[in-house]
Amino acid sequence: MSEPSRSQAHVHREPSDAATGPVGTRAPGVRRTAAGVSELVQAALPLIAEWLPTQRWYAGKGRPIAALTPVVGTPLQVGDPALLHLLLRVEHGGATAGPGDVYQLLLGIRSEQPASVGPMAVLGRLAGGTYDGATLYDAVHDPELTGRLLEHLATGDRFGSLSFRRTPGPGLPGNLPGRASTAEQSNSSVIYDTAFILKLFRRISPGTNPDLELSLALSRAGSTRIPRVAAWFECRLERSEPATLGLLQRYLADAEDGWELALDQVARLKGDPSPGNFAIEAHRLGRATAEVHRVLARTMPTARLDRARTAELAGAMADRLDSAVTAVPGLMRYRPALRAAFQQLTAAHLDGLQVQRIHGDLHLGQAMRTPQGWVLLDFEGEPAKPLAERRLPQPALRDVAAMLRSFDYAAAHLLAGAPGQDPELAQLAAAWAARNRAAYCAGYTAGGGLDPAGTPELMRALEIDKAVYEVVYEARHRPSWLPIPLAAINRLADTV
Ligand SMILES: Nc1ncnc2c1ncn2[C@@H]1O[C@H](COP(=O)(O)OP(=O)(O)O)[C@@H](O)[C@H]1O
Ligand SMILES: O=P(O)(O)O[C@H]1O[C@H](CO)[C@@H](O[C@H]2O[C@H](CO)[C@@H](O)[C@H](O)[C@H]2O)[C@H](O)[C@H]1O
Repeated sequence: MSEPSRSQAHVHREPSDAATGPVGTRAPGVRRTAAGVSELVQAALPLIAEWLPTQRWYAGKGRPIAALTPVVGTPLQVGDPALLHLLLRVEHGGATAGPGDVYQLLLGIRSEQPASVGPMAVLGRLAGGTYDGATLYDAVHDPELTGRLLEHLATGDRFGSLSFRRTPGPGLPGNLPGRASTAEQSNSSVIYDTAFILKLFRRISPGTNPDLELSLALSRAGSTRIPRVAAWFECRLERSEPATLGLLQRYLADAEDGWELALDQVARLKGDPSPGNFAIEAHRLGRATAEVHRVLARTMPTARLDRARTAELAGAMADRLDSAVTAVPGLMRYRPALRAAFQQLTAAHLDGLQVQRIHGDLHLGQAMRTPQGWVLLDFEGEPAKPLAERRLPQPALRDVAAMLRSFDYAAAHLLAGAPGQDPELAQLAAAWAARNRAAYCAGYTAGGGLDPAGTPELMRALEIDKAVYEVVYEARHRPSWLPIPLAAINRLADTV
């Protein structure tokens, strides 16, 4: 490979141990600092501090940044453009701030800003030193640089603590340009032609990300209900087990997103109140969910509920409710009823019920309808939960309850902007949700899953728990959607 041309915008490539070692000076015990990388990172930090809070995937919104500490910086391309992979710890002030969060950044540095990089992806111009005047930007939007990442995945490269890994099977083309996905998401994805999609996890925790862990388990079991895993990359973070940084999967080019399909059906209710055929799809989706659950139960650890575990399950729900009440005080009035619903779990004869690994954040946007049937995506679990919690075995019906919430969301979307103003439409929307929720549950049972109707207290508690999560999620990310889960809470509280 020819040496890239150098310019004022380059990143120095140092001998490998130095270039890919930890950078910065704040962490104790750091190895030798790579001067070139360190200089670049120091110049970039003020721009990163301004830009981070504007990103959808940034979890620290509303909390001032107390410190930004580079953890590992790895130059993946030198010259102009340069590509710097950076893991960065963000700390917040205050007594309860904790150790902070580590984020993954893929930074491009060029003397000229590329046309594909829009204003939201530009961090600014670097000032001073070797990089003076160069544009610093989110390289996810630069096809040349994301193409570079695919090359590393294809060759299974290693750069210091960064390892690129391939699954056995057909080789990967290393030369496809990547375009940034425009999907609304918690991480960032790059689509390579119509062949692959690379998800770059943004908030990084030590350990295997459940998305990789479960997708690999399902792939290895031969399941066609997920896009085949082609490669991933990871980093050993502060001497703990490797943290998953990115996941490359087959791109489902001929698939339709379940959320879009559902919205399309719901929108038609306005002009044509006939039922439509989404219930058939909902039934098939229920079957697909059951199939995935069966494989996960067969290939990954399971356990059984007993009194103590059930009490723990109910207690965790009550704790999540209490934190949610603090974040969204509007929930306070429902607290007694919701707590009572969780309490009733302990008397619900759940002993012996199997718990297992599950999807953890299932909704219509995570289901793609392909010509071969429904395929499920994104087994990461709820991004706000700590990784260890997301990996705990759960009642499989948790996923069912989450999907039921999604039908409710799709129906409520129809009423957005006109709440309570058109009772006829509200009735149609409610009937649509009820029909599809029932079809999904029937499909789930027909596919070998547990009948949700058999454990009504558990289903109600799981649905409440999800709606509570959604209240916090919407308050944080999409405040205008907050009425959707709040209406569900209101309705569910009335049934206790
Ligand atoms: N393999 C795939 N094929 C086609 N589209 C995909 C694929 N994986 C993800 N997508 C699209 O990208 C969106 C976001 O993906 P997801 O894995 O849910 O990311 P995140 O965890 O960041 O929210 C999905 O809703 C879907 O529209
Ligand atoms: O897909 P993500 O992993 O990013 O999940 C998060 O965002 C979802 C929204 O994009 C959010 O889902 C909620 O909104 C959906 C409609 O946009 C709805 O279908 C879901 O039922 C509802 O929970 C999800 O909760 C959040 O974790």
